[in-house]
Parts: sequence; C-alpha cells; structure tokens
Amino acid sequence: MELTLVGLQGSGKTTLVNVFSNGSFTTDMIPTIGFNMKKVTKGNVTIKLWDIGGQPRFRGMWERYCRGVNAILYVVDAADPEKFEQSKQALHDLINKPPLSKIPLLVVGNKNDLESAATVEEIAQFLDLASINDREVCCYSISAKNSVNIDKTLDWLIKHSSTVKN
Ligand SMILES: Nc1nc2c(ncn2[C@@H]2O[C@H](COP(=O)(O)OP(=O)(O)OP(=O)(O)O)[C@@H](O)[C@H]2O)c(=O)[nH]1
Ligand SMILES: [Mg+2]
Repeated sequence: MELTLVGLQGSGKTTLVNVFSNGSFTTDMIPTIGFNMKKVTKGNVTIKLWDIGGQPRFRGMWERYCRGVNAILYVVDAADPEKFEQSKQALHDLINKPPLSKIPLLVVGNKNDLESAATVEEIAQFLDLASINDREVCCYSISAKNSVNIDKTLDWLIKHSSTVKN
C-alpha cells in the first residue's frame, strides 16, 4: 500500500517517517526539498511512504503525490497555534481537489510532548474536520519524540486504506 504525508513545514513529517521506519527520533531541522520515499514494513504489510516538503514552493506537488494513494496522513504541529489557520486552509485546498475525493484522511496533531500542544478535540475543531464528509476521517494526538500513538496511527491507516482509482 502507499501513503502520502503532507502538512506545513516543520510539522514533523520526516521525523515521523523515521520513527515509523526505525524508531529513532532526531532533532535535526532539515527541510525536505521536494519529496522523500521510504518503505516501512508493519507485520505483513509493506507501506510505501511519500513524504512531501511542506514549504510553500512544494505545495503544488501535494496533490500530485496524493493521487491514487490508499490514505493521506496530514501532519499538524499541535504546539504551534499560530499556524492552525494556515494548516486548515492548506488541508481543505488539498482535499477539495476532485481526484482526491474518498481517499481516507488521518490528521495527526504531532508534538504532544510539548506543554503548549492543543488537544485532539481542539485540532479537529481548528481544522474544521467536521465539514469533511466525503471520506473516512480521523484525528489523533501523537508525539514522534516520545513515540505516543505511533502504532495506532499506522494501524488506522492500514485498516482504512482504500483503493481509489484516479
Ligand atoms: N518536541 C517535538 N519535536 C518534534 C516532534 N516531531 C518532530 N519534531 C521536531 O520538529 C522539527 C521539524 O521536523 P521535520 O520532520 O523536519 O518537519 P517536516 O514536516 O518534515 O518539515 P518539511 O520537510 O520542511 O516540510 C525537527 O526539529 C524535529 O525534531 C515531536 O513529536 N516533538
Ligand atoms: Mg521533511
């Protein structure tokens, strides 16, 4: 199966992919230029993860890399409320693209180890997830740093992965 990770720059997508693949957390701040692809095995499922840069200049690539995947993982920095509005806008712009309809969406509020992190209910509200009704949608609060809800995240994505033909 294939998944695509999108979300604003610095939300923790690449860090999360590394935690999925080998469990190691890094504090490096190395922006993804373009995209990275990594394969991760979970039980008997091999997952191809497309990790797309979150800088504005790469947003045009988001849709292209989300087409035809089994699920989309949208990563939000839960400890950066100033970016919630921008994150909401970018999410809704993306998923309103017709070729991406029906693709299951998991939103994760990452960095829940930080004291200022918003709760899962707050993230769902700030990103207006209730208005998305053309697909499976869920929201978890996670920490790549402390490995909180990492298995749960992959399990949801595997369970809800669908085959969408575009
Ligand atoms: N405290 C904390 N920091 C985190 C967590 N996850 C990621 N970070 C930090 O957030 C910073 C940015 O992480 P990246 O994984 O590079 O972010 P990104 O979303 O890939 O950014 P772009 O590639 O530019 O889109 C790094 O310094 C990470 O160490 C977390 O769960 N908790
Ligand atoms: Mg990155």
